[in-house]
Amino acid sequence: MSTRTALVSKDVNAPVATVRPLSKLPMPSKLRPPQVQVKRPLAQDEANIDGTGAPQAKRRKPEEVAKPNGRGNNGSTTAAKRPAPARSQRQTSAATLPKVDRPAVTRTKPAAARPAKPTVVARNPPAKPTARPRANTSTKPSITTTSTANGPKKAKRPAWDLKGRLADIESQLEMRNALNHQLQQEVNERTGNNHSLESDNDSLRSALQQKGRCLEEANQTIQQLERKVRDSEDELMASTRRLQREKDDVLHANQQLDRQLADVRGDLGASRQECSGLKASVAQMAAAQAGITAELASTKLNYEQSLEAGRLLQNEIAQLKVVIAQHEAMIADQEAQIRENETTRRKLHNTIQELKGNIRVFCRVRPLLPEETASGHDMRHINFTETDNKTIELADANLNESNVGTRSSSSKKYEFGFDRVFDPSSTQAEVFDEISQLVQSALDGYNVCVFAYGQTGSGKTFTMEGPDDVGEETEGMIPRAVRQIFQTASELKEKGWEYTMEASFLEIYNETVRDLLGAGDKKCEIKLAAKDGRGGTNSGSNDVEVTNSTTVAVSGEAQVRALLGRASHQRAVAATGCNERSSRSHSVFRLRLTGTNALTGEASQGTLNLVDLAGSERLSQSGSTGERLRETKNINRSLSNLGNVIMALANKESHVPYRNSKLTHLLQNSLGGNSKTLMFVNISPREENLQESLCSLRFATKVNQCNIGTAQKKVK
Ligand SMILES: Nc1ncnc2c1ncn2[C@@H]1O[C@H](COP(=O)(O)OP(=O)(O)OP(=O)(O)O)[C@@H](O)[C@H]1O
Repeated sequence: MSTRTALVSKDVNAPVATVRPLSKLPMPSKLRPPQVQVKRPLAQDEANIDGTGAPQAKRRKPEEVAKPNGRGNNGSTTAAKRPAPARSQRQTSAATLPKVDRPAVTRTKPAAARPAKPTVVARNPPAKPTARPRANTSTKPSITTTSTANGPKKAKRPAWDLKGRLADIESQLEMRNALNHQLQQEVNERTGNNHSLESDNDSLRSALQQKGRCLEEANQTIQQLERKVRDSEDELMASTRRLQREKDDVLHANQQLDRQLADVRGDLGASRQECSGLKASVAQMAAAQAGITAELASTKLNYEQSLEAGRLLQNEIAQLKVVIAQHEAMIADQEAQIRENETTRRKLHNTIQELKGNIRVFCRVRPLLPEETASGHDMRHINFTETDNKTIELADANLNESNVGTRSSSSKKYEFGFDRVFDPSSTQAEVFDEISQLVQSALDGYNVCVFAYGQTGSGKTFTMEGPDDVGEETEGMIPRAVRQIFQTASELKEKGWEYTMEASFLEIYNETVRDLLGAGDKKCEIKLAAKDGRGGTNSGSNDVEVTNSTTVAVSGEAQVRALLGRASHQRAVAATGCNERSSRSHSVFRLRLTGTNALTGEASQGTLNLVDLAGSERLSQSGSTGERLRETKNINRSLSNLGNVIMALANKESHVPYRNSKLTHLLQNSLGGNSKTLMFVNISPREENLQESLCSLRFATKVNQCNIGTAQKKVK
C-alpha cells in the first residue's frame, strides 16, 4: 500500500515540476486544457495522494491544502466520510490546478528569460499543439468512469463486513490506479507539449533575439543612412550654394560682357567716326602737304638766300669783332687812364691841400642859446666879413678889465683871419663840406687830425659830435666823416679799392690815457710800434700804439654810432659831481683806414683823428683850486705843449716835444710832415667871454701861421 502510494506520488510530482507556465503565453484555444479535467473530483483524490508526501502540499497555497493535507495523513476513511464537493467546486479546483503549478514553473524558468513582447509569440503559434485535443479527448472516458465511480453512494457496509469493505477498497484502488494511469499519460502528453512549447519558445526567443539584432542593425543602418542623408544634405546645400555662386558669377560675367559689348560697340562707333574724321584729315593733310611742299621749295630758296646773307653777316661779324676788340683795348686803356687819373687826382688833391697848408684853422662862433638871448646877451662885439668868410673881428669896448661889458667909442677892435670863419648861422653840413676833402685824404692814405679848440661851452662837442638830441641835420663832424668814408670806400670798389676800418676812442684826463670803448679799468700806455718790416712808412717815424685800448673793426655807420654812444656813456660814468668830465678831458676818436687795390697793386693806410679838446680856460681867470686847479694846469700844459709842437714843426726844429704831453704824444704821427691838420677854434658869442675868445683866437692864429711841412702819403 505505502509503496504504491509513494510510486504514484513520485510519478505525479515529476511532470508537475517541469510544467511550463502556459498561462504566460497566449495559448490558442485549441491548446487549452479541456474543461473535463475540472469535472474530476481532484480535490478529494489529490487529498488522498497528498497524504502520501510533501511535494503536493508545496505546490498548493496554504489555505487550499491545509485541510486536505491534515486529513489525508489520517486515512482515506476520513476523506470518504467527507461529503463530496459540488461539481462546480470540483471544476473550480481543477481549473485552479494549473495555476497551483505555476510557481514551480516560475522557479525553473526565470521570467527574465522570457521574450519581452508576448505578441511575437502570438503571431507565431506553435504548430504541434493542434494534436492535443485528441489526447484530451482520450481522457474523457476515464472521467466518465470516475463520474460513474462517484455516482450514487452504495449503502454503508456494516462493520463486520470486512470482506465487503475490503472489496470496496480494492475496487476504489483499482479505479484510482486507472485514474492515475490516465493522469500519468496526460502528464506525459503535457510534458511533451511543454517540450514542444519550450522548443517553440526557444525558437521564438532566438527569432526574437535575431529580430532584435536585426532591429539593432537596422537602427544602426538607419543611423548610418541618416548620417549619410545629413552628409548628402550638407553636400547638397554646399553644392547648391556653390552652384548659386557660380550662377551669380556667370550672371556677373554676362553683365560685364554685356557692358564690354556695349563699350566695344561704342568704341566701334567712335572709331568709325574717327576713321571718317581721319580720312578727312588725311585729305586735308594731303592738301596741306602739297602746300608745304610748295612752301618748302620757297623756304629752300629763302634758306639759300639766308645762307648767302649769313655768309655776309659772318664777314660783318668778323669785322665787328675786330672793332669790338679795338674798343675793348680802348676801354682797357681808358680804365687804366682812369686809374692813373685817380692817382693823379689824389696827387692833385694833396697838392691843393698842401697849397692850402698842411695845417689849417677854421673859426666857428656858436649862436647865442635861447636862455642867453632871454637873459639879454648879445653878440654885437663880434663882426664877420661877408666877402670871404675868413675874417672875424672882435671889439673890446673897454681895455680896462673893470669896464668889460660896457661899450664906448674908444673900443679896440681885434681882427683875425683864418682859412674859414663860420658865423653862428653856419650849419653842420656847411662846416663838414669844408673838411670833407681832409676826410678824403685819410682814405688816400694820409694821417689827418681835426681838433676842436676853445673854452668850455664854446661849441667844441657840438661841432665834433653834435648836440645831445642829435638829428640828421645836427650831426657833427665825426658821424659825417664816418658816413663819407663808407660811401667813398664803396665807390672806390669800382676802381679796385678795398678798405678795412678800425676804430678806437680814447680819453686823456689829467695826463692819463683811458679807453672809452673798453671797461676803462686798465691803464693805457702810449708806445711807438716797431718799424714796418717792409719799410712802408715814408715818414720814417713809427706808428703810435696805445696798450690795453680797444680797437673795433667797423663796417657801417650804425656800428660807429653805437661806439660813440658807448664812449659817451663811459665819460658820463667817470663824471664826478658838478665836475663836467667832458669839459676837463681831451677825447680822441681814431679811425684807421687800410686800403688795397688789386687792379693797380696799390695800398694805403691813413688815420683820421677827430679830437675834442678840453676847455682852454686861463688859469688866472678860472679861479680854480684843488682838483679843479690840477685839472686846469694839466689842460693848459697839454694845450700849451700842443702849441709848442706846432711851433717846433713850423720852425722845423730838430726836436719836436711830442712827449711833453699825452695829447701830443698820442697825436705824434698826426702832427707834422706826414699829416694834415685842421683846427677848429670855437668861440663863445657871449661878450663876457671876450678875453677867453681873444686868447683862443690868438692861439689859433699862431697855429694857422705855421707851415708844418708837406704831408706825405703813407703807402704800404
Ligand atoms: N653851432 C651851434 N648851434 C647851436 N647850438 C650850439 C652850437 N654850438 C654849441 N651849441 C650849444 O652850446 C652849448 C655848449 O656847446 P658844447 O657843449 O658843444 O661846448 P663845448 O665847448 O664842447 O663845452 P665843453 O668844453 O664843456 O665840452 C650846448 O648846449 C650846445 O648845444
